[in-house]
Amino acid sequence: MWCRRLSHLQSRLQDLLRGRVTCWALQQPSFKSLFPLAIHWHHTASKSLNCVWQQHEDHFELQYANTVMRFDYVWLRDHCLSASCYNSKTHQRSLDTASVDLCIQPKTIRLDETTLFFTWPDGHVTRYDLDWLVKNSYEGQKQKVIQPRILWNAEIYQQAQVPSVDFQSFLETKEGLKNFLQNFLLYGIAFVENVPPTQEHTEKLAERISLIRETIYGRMWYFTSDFSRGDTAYTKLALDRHTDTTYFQEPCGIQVFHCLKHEGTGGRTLLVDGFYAAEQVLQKAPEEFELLSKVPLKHEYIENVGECHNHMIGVGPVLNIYPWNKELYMIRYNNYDRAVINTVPYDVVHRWYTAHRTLTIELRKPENEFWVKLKPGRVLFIDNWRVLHGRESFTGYRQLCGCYLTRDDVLNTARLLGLQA
Ligand SMILES: C[N+](C)(C)CCCC[C@H](N)C(=O)O
Ligand SMILES: O=C(O)CCC(=O)C(=O)O
Ligand SMILES: [Fe+2]
Repeated sequence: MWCRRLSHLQSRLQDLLRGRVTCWALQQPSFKSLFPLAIHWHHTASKSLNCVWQQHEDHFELQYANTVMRFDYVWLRDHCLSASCYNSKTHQRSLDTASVDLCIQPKTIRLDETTLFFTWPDGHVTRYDLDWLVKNSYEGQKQKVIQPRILWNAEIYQQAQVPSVDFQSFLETKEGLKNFLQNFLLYGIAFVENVPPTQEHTEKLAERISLIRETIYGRMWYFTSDFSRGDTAYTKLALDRHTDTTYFQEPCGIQVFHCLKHEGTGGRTLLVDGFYAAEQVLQKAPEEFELLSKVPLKHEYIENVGECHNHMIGVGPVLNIYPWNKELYMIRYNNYDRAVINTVPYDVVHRWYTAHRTLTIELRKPENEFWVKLKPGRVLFIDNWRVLHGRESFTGYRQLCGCYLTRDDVLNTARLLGLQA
């Protein structure tokens, strides 16, 4: 009965939105129509406020700014921004959520201008600005992109002519840093030029945008083809496209490379936008994309070379998406380090291999490969949650230094500069 009534109301609301029913509010005594109500905006003369709301038994329904939103009453009580519930100096909740009656319902609801007032059974009043509700509702968030990006193949990236940032301006100016971060966030790779070819200067760069993430490879690392560590990276062999540290529960967010020396041939760096490839899979085979985002896999690093003894295991799907808006935020792709698959039934595993093949085909398309020769003075930052890297085999002496960065701290710097991250 309740469900029927609700769906009836929903369809009426949809009719209303399409302009089919004009006097619905009059027919429903419990429904309050508040339009047309003129309000004044700062930048325009006037605009009519189209806001319709209804108090249901177990939730509050609001239609505003072309969005139909539903709010749970406990949620509405929990997010109260009044002085006794929320400390606006620390931006922290003071209210003890566990003290809220799970069956709470507002005694009264009223709208004044653009503020909704909820009066609770104990007399406490919670006020919400309509725009705040739109921005913070599930329905509002669902339509929002967390991280705007430009997906690229080699041609798109080269045609974009993304400017590199100069060492000096990166270190000394806010604009230099901001431009760099903006490009890095959009493309998942960015270069700094004219960096003195030393580990110390590379470290300075890294510290300008983030905290260095110390790992089993050290804080700043320095490597050459001496097999000092039990990994192919420490050889002259080619490395197919991959992301690093897939065997960590949280793979490193950013990788910094600075080639300090190369006397020999080959050794070019390969970069592939994993999100561009994943997007192709989503378009061509959505069910395969879904499988890659659901099947958890293990990656593993086992090392027993010299004094180095390590055994790392990380678990997670190849494609990691936010459940509410399906936005991709991390790709874990390293066929060298993928561990035995023993957590997936045989019929699923076969479909997973098919999906993995589809993704691999996209990742390997020559038009998606961006090749670059790293040179002393040119530092490359790679979003290791998005862009895969690899390298060509090489001859001669080659020395690379770099580090990993903590992702949270890069994003923190970006947000403080006013960027969406
Ligand atoms: C960058 N550095 C040389 C320090 C480490 C290389 C780690 C290589 C490893 N197979 C992985 O992909 O995670
Ligand atoms: O040698 C290179 O250019 C990169 C090797 C690599 O993949 C790594 O160190 O993570
Ligand atoms: Fe790598």
